[in-house]
Amino acid sequence: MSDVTELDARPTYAFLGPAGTFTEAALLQVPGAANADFLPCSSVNAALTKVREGKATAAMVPIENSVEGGVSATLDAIANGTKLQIVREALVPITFVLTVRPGITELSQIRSISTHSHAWAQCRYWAEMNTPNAEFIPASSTAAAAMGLLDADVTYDAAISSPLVAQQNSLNVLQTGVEDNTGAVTRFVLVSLPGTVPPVTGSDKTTLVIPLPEDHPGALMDILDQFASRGVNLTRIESRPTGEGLGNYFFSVDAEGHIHESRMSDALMGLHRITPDIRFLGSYPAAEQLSPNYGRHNSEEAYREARAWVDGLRGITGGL
Ligand SMILES: O=C(O)C(=O)C[C@]1(C(=O)O)C=C[C@@H](O)C=C1
Repeated sequence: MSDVTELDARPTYAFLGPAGTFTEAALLQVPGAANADFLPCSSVNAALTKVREGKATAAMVPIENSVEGGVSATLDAIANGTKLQIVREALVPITFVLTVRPGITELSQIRSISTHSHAWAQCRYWAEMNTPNAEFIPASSTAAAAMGLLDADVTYDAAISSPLVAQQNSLNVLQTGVEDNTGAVTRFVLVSLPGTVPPVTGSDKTTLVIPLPEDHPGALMDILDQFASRGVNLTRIESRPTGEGLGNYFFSVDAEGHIHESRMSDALMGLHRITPDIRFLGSYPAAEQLSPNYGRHNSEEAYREARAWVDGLRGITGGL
């Protein structure tokens, strides 16, 4: 069930549905997706639950947007509960269109707009400038909002969605490119139950959940030093409340490198000594080519030589 790439002849992938979401676009990037069953779900959490219950091989979930930042629902759901593992990532360029129900022909007629809260956050200023009287109606996804316009009993005037869902369902597009920032990208991750870690490619990421230890002044500095002193670059770091009272936080971190590389495994050991409840969420190939610049002293060769040197000393002295 967990070895997404090898074991399942016909995998089942859970995702935020219905068809036409950006999450589905991310799933379509997975090799072999054409021979998989897609299981649409009403939320990120519902998709992850399908994996935890063994009803899906893996779930595709958004984790980070270049405008809005981390997707809290995903960060929290994978940090807690039954352990899960990220096996790959996918990047989807984001652009939005405004579709309208029959009878609406001008922006000034729009009194309500439905979409996913993350999409709304990316189009907020456009909406303020162009449809100042429009109320935001939250939807479970952009595609769900757009498809709602086909319903005879639709209660809102417009929806914000991907251009594809509008085109595939012949919806009335009143305005294209309604996003506040052009060139936005959302990063998605494919999550399964823990299994084999994908092999090292030299261009990998490792995702971690690092709880802040109590009664440890300078804990964040000590945590960051585990990465810095081994030349491990961080590509994302966010703090999230644990939900267990004010002042209790964990850090959600993406780092360049793979657990099978010595500088990363050494950093993980250092982190475990500081905060034993650390959660490893996987090492997987980066969607874009990374060229980690960690220095000769953090290379595999340097670690190998150093290990051999210490082993030699231990042999001579009878153990240090
Ligand atoms: O509603 C969708 O289409 C989704 O796939 C969800 C989602 C998100 O959660 O960020 C994905 C990408 C966009 O940034 C907006 C919405």
